Amino acid sequence: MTAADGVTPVGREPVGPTAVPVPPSGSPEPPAPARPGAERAVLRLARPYLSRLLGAGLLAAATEFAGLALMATATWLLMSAAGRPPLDRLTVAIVAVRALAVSRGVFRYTERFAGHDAVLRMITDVRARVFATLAARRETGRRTGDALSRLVSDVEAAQDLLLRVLVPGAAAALVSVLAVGVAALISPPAAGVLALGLLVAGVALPALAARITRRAADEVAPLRGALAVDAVDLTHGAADLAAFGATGAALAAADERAGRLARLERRLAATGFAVDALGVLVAGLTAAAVVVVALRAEVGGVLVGVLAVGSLAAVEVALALVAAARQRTQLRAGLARVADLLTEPGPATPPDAPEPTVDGHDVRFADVTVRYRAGAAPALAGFDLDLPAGRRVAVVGPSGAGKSTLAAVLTGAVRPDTGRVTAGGVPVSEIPAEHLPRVVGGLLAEAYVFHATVKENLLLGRPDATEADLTAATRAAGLLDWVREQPDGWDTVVGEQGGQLSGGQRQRLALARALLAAPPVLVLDEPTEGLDPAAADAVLDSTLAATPAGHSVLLISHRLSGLAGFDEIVVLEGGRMVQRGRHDELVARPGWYREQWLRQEAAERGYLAITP
Ligand SMILES: Nc1ncnc2c1ncn2[C@@H]1O[C@H](COP(=O)(O)OP(=O)(O)OP(=O)(O)O)[C@@H](O)[C@H]1O
Repeated sequence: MTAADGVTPVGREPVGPTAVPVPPSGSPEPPAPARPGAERAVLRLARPYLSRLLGAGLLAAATEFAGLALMATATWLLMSAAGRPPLDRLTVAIVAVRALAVSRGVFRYTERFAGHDAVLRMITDVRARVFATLAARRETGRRTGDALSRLVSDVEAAQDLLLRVLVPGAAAALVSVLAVGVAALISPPAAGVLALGLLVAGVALPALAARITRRAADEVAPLRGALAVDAVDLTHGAADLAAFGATGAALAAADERAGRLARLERRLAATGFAVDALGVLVAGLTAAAVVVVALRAEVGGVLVGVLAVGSLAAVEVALALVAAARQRTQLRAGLARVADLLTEPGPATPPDAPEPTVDGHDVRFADVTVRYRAGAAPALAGFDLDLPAGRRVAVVGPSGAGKSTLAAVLTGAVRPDTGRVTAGGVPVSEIPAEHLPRVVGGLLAEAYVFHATVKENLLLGRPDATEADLTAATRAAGLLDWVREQPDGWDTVVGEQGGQLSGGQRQRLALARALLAAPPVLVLDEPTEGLDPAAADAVLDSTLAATPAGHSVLLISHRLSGLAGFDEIVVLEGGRMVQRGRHDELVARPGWYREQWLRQEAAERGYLAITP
């Protein structure tokens, strides 16, 4: 098999000698280092399909062997025919050439079929496992978005390991051994020389190619990653760079990096092609040496020709191991990441465990501590709170106090390090992800608005919502007038990440979606962010009015206005609860709440409020 007709999964381009995996655009992280045992962890999932893979390997070997035998038989036929023997002496060879030519195609087709069948089945398992791990992870400490964006390319690394490394590699090794065996039947000394050539082509050159590719991956991949980040920064940050007069410097830095990358890639490509040229040289030298040794051993002329052509073909088959070695090295980082996910402890609740019975929707935080990084101060420390059904609690506090962390813990996005958060008596982490939104949900920090219509964005909250429901929710969120002003109304497309909306409109749309979902425990993380004080007060009032009686509300807010109607206000500072009570109690007491309230009133209303 030549490198050119190596197994290339459907729809993918063959990779050049020094190609390295490209980190996804915008990923600032360097490639993951190789991880011992990563291949084994991935291959363990291939076990159920072992017989199919073995079949694919044997068929690949049969394809290569048929090709080799075809070359050898055709050579014998041509050389023998030159002596004009009677036709019946050639009949078997003629039939064999035809049979080998046809069978090669049949073997190749069935090998591809069997290999892809096994690998696509295995990949389905890998994807399912990776998705399950990511879904169970739920915490935001490591950006799950990155993991997801890599999912496709990394999982393909598992596919390539089998289809582009193991199957062709095993076939090349098997055919090399067979070729030496057949050559030994003709001339043992010539077989010895062939074995030597095959060792150079199938062991030494692949090791060299792997070393070069590893260097390429180690040096080129971080540079490509940095360049991808440059591209994202230069496009997304173009306006800010221009505003600070920094465009030229940023372009120059990116240019310099691109130049360095180009020089490095040229050098590595040249070395890679040198290895390929070495492979051709080894094939030629092996064939020449086999001829010399066979002639010395007084092998007949026709058979010497067969040995020469057969040796060339056999070395070419062994050179497939160079491509396999390169491929294997390129897959290291992706395989390491997939293996990390595959070997992560499974979800706390096994998928077939009976669904816990959520009894009502009283929420309780008991001694909850969250630490994002080992050794760092906790974002939430020993936090206790009862939120019985129907109660309205506001959580306020300075920036970085842990307010959003509290919301994230309640919605299951962050798992507490210690302590428990229960809803309806069941720990939030044990409520299945698809059931949790029916208990707890709402508007979280930086809510995502999809590149879709207003209506489609809203229906995410409640797919069966009627037009009356949409109207009520958008009215409460203060977006209805805007929707009615749009020529396309509900069908107005909001752009990528809601880019065609103002910040305030985006927030109102996300709020309306949360109101439509109407979970019994509604979490609202800064629902009036980006609105002016008057609009913020009006939206908060209408939002609370639109929340059904009996539903609880946990409001996270940096504004203290509009909290007079809340059953309890909790002040967080440094992850700890420092004050709690109703608005009128808190403004009467010295402390953060009173100070902040007076300051906000003065700033928003334009006078200094001296009495509550
Ligand atoms: N994903 C994260 N990884 C690491 N640290 C985090 C993460 N999210 C929050 N933190 C840290 O946890 C602490 C609490 O953050 P949190 O977002 O909960 O505060 P907040 O009160 O909501 O702040 P703000 O009012 O500014 O939104 C901060 O010190 C913050 O730096």
